[in-house]
Amino acid sequence: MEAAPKGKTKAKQRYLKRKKERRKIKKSEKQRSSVLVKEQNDHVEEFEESISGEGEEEEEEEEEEEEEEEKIPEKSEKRPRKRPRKRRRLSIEPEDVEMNEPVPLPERSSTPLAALPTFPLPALPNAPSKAALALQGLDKALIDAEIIPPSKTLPIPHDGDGGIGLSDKMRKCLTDLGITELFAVQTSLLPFLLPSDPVRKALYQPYNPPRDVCVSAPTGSGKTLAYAVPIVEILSSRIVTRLRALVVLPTRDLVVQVRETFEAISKGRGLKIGTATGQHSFSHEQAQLVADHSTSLQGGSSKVDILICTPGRLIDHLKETTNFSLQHLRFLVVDEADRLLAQSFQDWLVQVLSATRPPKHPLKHTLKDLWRSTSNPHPSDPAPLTSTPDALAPAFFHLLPYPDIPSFITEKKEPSCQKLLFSATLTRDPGKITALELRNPKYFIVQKSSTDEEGGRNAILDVVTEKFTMPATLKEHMVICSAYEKPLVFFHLVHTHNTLNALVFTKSAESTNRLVQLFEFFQKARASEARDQDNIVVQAYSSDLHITERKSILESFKSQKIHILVCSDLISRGIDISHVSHVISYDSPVDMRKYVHRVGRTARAGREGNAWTVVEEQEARHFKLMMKDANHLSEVKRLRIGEQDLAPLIPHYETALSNLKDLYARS
Ligand SMILES: Nc1ncnc2c1ncn2[C@@H]1O[C@H](COP(=O)(O)OP(=O)(O)OP(=O)(O)O)[C@@H](O)[C@H]1O
Repeated sequence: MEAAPKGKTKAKQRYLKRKKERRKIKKSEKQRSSVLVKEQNDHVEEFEESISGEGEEEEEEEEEEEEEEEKIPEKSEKRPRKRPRKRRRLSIEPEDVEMNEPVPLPERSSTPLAALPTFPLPALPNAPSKAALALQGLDKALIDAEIIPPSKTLPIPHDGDGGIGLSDKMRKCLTDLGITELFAVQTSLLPFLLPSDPVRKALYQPYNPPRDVCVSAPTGSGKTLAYAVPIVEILSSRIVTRLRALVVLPTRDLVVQVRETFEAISKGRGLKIGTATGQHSFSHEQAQLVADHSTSLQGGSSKVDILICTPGRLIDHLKETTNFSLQHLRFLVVDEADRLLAQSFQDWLVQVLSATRPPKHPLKHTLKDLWRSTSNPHPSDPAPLTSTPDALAPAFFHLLPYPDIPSFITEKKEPSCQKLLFSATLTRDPGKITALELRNPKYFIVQKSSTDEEGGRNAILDVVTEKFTMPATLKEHMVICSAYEKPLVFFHLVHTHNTLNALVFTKSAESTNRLVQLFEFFQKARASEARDQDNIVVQAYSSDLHITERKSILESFKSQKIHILVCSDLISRGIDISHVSHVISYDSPVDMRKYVHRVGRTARAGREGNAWTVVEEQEARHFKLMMKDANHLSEVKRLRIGEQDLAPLIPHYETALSNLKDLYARS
């Protein structure tokens, strides 16, 4: 044992030893922290040292005190009691500084010591933006939408798929059609629908079915190819013909047009394309669609791989055509989705969706049933084994007449049908979207907006609030005039602005015929005086005409034998005639959706186009308000046509008007 230093008790020694250790630890900690905050703490350290120096002195003094205190009991009581010295305050107060040697006060560092915890001052969080607030409560899928800028294009590579998933055959087909680059909507849709993983391209995906898709993209932006190309690419791997793609469209004219697109891009693929519109007799269509009508087949029978149809005729076939089955569908396309979803015709959507799903409670078979049905069949027995099990889609396997023993057959499988919805004016009605029973839907929105998060939110908000995007190459004007001046304004626009290749929209088939007749009388009256005759051909196009007549009129308009086509909203949607340079809304559209689709017949695929809307004075307020609500009023410039411009046309107009009256009086 170490000898105790003279004059100190053991307790005192222990105390001093611990004190030394504490000092050592303190010093080493100080050194460590001083490396980190050396610069900041220069002054502070000085200060601390000065303090700690004093502290040491103090400690020594304290030690002496303690020593003395310990000695007290040993010494005589007579000795006068020393007054304990006052403890020095550790904190420095102004008097201390004055009284003692001047100690420089440490400069306050603006940054807090690193070693000390910092507590942020309470602050109000930033208020969420208007767009963020408006998106609250919206469908998550819509909020997660992919926003595609309209200017985004992608060249189609000469070799390889270039990450787009296009086969050599498809690339050749597109090049032959003059398509060298993909438009914005196609740049995102194609890689999504044609993933590089072959499993994701399979015709059946019963355990991991594909996600459904909703697309909102402006008119003329190439939505048809955005779905037609992936359908053709994926179905080309099929061996047996089954109905695997169903495209539903609102009008017969669109069915004809979309069929042409499919035929153009599926050359050499062996895919069979059919249509059902009611243009031909029902039995004729049945013969075109189904191969075997005689026996009822569990998996159906189909002569076509792709069927393009209107909803009415589709329902007729679902109800009445034997072996017409939708169980093998890989794609269900609803083009012009908002218009079709607004049609409740025979509950077409409910019926179509239910035809793609297997029945929930199939007939269960037991081994006993099976034995009986094969050895001694009874009419009430489940279908015998000899029916055509090979034709069933995987999701329908549990309908097979096998015993109900857990196996691959009875395992739950999903239908592989992928729903694809398209429109330039996609519906915001959540009820209608819910009715589609979408599976983990992915939204694609082609919209002009900034690429940051706020821009994306605004783009989604525009879809929700029906602020539709127009083609960038479209110029829009409105002409406000009296009801009497309307035909004059129309004649003026045609003659003064050299308006050929124009589509003119009226409110009804009757207005269409009337305007065409008036224009013809006007032209006759004018021709009788004018030396240079402008041979402008105007034609009415309405639902009154037979489909074959309509088809031939459209052909003549496409080949520019007809210069002006006057129609109702029958062809305001979807119709693609590339050379239409002007759209005149002779009767102003009643809602924004109609306006978007009408004006969208021009300025397609990046071409220039003009849209003029003739607005009667009493309708002007409504029209402007409609534009304002859609955030679009500033885009529609006012075109002023003065009385002096119309005056020369009045005599011929009066003649035409009286001729028209006579005609109506006679009929
Ligand atoms: N990548 C492309 N390159 C060149 N032209 C294209 C391309 N994609 C599509 N087109 C052409 O653009 C035109 C418009 O395409 P489409 O009819 O598919 O437009 P849309 O978006 O469906 O319009 P709407 O909403 O009016 O129906 C068509 O003539 C089509 O052939």
